Amino acid sequence: MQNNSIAVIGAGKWGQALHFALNQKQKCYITSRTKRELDNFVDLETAMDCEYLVIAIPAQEIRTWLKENFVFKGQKILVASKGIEASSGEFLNEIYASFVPDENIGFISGPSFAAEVIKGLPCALVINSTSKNLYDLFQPFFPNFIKTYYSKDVIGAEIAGAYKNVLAIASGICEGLQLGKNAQASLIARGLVEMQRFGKYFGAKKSSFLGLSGAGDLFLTANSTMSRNFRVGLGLSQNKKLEDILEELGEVAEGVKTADAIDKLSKKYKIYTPIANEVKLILNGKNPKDSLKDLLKN
Ligand SMILES: NC(=O)C1=CN([C@@H]2O[C@H](COP(=O)(O)OP(=O)(O)OC[C@H]3O[C@@H](n4cnc5c(N)ncnc54)[C@H](OP(=O)(O)O)[C@@H]3O)[C@@H](O)[C@H]2O)C=CC1
Ligand SMILES: O=C(CO)COP(=O)(O)O
Repeated sequence: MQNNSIAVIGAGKWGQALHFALNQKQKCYITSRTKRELDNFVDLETAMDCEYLVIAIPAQEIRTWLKENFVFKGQKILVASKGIEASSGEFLNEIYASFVPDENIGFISGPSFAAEVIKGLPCALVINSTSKNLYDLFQPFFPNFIKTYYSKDVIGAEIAGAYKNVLAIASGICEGLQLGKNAQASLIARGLVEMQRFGKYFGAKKSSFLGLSGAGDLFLTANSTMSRNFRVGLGLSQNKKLEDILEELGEVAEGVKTADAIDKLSKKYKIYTPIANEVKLILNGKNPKDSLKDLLKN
């Protein structure tokens, strides 16, 4: 293993933005399934030999990707994905646990549109890991325009980052239906309560939902057309077909599959998640106006 070297795996929007950021202080490699003309682009084998890895591939692809490609050699890893596996309802930390020991892995959370990070605009992120040492090791790689915080609430950060994508879809629908700012603020506020309730069931801390990982990322994505998930919601409000919306998007909108995962988990464990459940129904063809009526009735 090449000591003190760092690589980003996945050269999508977020991978490229993280690569730009991490390349400021020292050379950072990047690799991806599709070869690209990027500075320091290397093959997967070279990247995998780095001591520090940042993995930015969609949540639904991670299990297969790990099985087919990953060899643990003691690397320290940051997971940049935000989603819950729909097929199993498993959280990413549970999937990674079969491949990497807890003390070698952390999860990035917080409000961070790739399009702004790649311009070097300021932002604040949380690195969530059971190991403070892992945070201390990764922190020096981050440039001055990214302020980092440490939290050990891995499950809280994961749920907040995944859930806000579903709520961003709901908010996009609300915007598209022109229901007004009062309705949208109510939806976002009730969404925050809902994701905290869901998180509590799995042992997440309330403070994660009130800080950058929860409210911070929710307020960002649920209020902006820069969010892919929000744009999915706008498309649904116009009665566009989901497959057409996703094709037009051309990038991942994690909320679509995460809505399935939340629906599955909330039914299994009897957790009250009305907004996520309606999003799942809309994604499956329910008329958004009927959903809103059902959500708003007393
Ligand atoms: N964009 C953003 O602002 C932010 C995104 N995130 C999260 O980061 C994750 C990635 O998002 P983002 O980069 O924006 O998405 P994109 O759709 O832009 O890119 C996805 C990346 O994943 C790779 N990929 C897709 N499927 C596979 C697979 N089966 N095996 C290997 N690689 C695969 C693609 O590789 P290739 O192109 O080489 O084929 C591509 O590099 C998501 O979970 C997202 O929620 C988190 C914070 C901010
Ligand atoms: O997670 C994000 C910003 O923090 C990006 O959100 P979208 O995937 O909805 O664009």
